[in-house]
Amino acid sequence: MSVLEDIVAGVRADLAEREKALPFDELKRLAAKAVPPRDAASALRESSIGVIAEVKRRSPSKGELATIADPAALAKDYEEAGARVISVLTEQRRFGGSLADFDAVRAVVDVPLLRKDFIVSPYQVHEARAHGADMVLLIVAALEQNALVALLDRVESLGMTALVEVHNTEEADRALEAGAQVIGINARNLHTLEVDRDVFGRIAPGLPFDVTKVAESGVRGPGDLMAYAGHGADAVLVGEGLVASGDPKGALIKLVTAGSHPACPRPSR
Ligand SMILES: O=P(O)(O)OC[C@@H](O)[C@@H](O)c1c[nH]c2ccccc12
Repeated sequence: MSVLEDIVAGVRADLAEREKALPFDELKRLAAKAVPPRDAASALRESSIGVIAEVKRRSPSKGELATIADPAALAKDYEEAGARVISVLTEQRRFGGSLADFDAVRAVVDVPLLRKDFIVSPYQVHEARAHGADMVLLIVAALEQNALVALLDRVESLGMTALVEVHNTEEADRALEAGAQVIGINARNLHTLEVDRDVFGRIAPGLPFDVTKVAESGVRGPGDLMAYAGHGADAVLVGEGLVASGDPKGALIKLVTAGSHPACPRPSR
């Protein structure tokens, strides 16, 4: 079993428990009553490169990244430092995240929020909405094409934005075929966990110019952000480089400053 398959199996088992505790129909009613979604797609499509800052406790590749005693305080720092969107990991077993972390963050920030998880069922999409999510991650490698199409439609029908994650050109073609407007190119291969920062430069130039392009993973500092900007990124998604820095707010300010510096390449739209 690859790492991805193993994670998805755990996610499905945890999901079955939640489905027992709260029936889908009730969850749908809660989602319909939630505060309307913020426009995450527009937040990522400004004239300078944006940063999606991630609340990330652990990762399967590195183990414990940081002790985040107060995810809300971290998110507040991210917002003050200029994050365009904040990503909150909710996968429990391998990333140490939770919907409780998500709720804590939602309660204190106004920027759009991304629910970062392994979404395989419509239940999780309505669940994200019920918790106030504005954006949801859909990982192409974890989904059959018909499931990807159905989940993307579901995300959009609830007024949220899907961040559709790919790692190679075949997956990028599937994302486009499904109608993805915002594509995340993950430098990390979720089957092997290896990071290859050149993946973005290989895939992004082949995407339509009006698709929003997010470079995910492996951003260590302004140099990596500038390199991704040079290859046409609209935004970068950063976790470890912030949480493990010892000064997440300071590290994010450096990235945001670099992204809006006149020398930094701008998104072409
Ligand atoms: O911590 P990093 O290397 O900055 O990576 C952040 C983000 O890209 C990574 O957490 C991620 C990208 N795709 C995912 C899918 C599931 C879980 C996590 C991820």
